[in-house]
Amino acid sequence: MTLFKYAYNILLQMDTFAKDPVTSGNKNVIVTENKNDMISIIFNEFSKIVQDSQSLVTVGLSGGSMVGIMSDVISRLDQSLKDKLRLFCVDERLVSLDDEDSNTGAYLKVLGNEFKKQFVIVEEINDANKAAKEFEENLKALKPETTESLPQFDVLFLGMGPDGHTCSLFPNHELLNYNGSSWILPIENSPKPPPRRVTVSLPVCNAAKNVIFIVTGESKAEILKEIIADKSESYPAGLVKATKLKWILDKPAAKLLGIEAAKF
Ligand SMILES: O=C1O[C@H](COP(=O)(O)O)[C@@H](O)[C@H](O)[C@H]1O
Repeated sequence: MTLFKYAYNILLQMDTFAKDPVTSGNKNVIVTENKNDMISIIFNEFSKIVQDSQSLVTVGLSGGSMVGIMSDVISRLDQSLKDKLRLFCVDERLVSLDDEDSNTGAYLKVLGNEFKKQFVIVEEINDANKAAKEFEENLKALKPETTESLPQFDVLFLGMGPDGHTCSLFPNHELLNYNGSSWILPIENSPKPPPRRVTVSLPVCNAAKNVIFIVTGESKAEILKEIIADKSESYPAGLVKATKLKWILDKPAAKLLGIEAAKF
């Protein structure tokens, strides 16, 4: 890349980071032209949530393809905003932190170990019931606001798998019927490996103050259309009904929705 093009790209980034995008149609479904636009839109949404909070901000993060995107967003925040974050993975695979399947481990690899004190880490990896209890106690120690004994986390950034799963809530799995007051549920038979995991419950997703789905890739386009356009409730991601719910999508994921990409 020439020096001129490099400088031009930096200026372009500074420009998009300062503005809100112009979107067409449904304001809760934002299609992004490219990765830079996606990062800047998430950054703007996230900064507002963190700035508006007078206290610590509880942030749940999906793993998988979201790690690269959200690590980039988090690392761009001012230090004063970063310091307010209390982070946790909305679902965790029960493997050691240095295993390549660990969601938390994947974030720490990109963000650096200085973030370790801000992450809720699940140490138990052999017993899913014990791990769920440990995770829940650690989350309770953050003292999020609650409603009917469920936490109102400030924001959950959720991914969606090509089968429509979100967190470790898989299609047709019994955990989808859970309607109790436990925040974290164990799962021993995840259809996607590794099988032993812990996950926030569907009621916890729905009690969050903000839920922002971030979905990328053409393999998710058909199910996204069913969830967003046809309002299908056949997939776990389509069962999340938080009051403030947004979808931030790349163009391949949104290709069947007929929504124009946001412009700056
Ligand atoms: O197993 C998981 O998969 C989903 C989706 O991952 P993606 O790579 O298709 O985006 C992820 O949201 C979840 O946190 C993770 O544990």
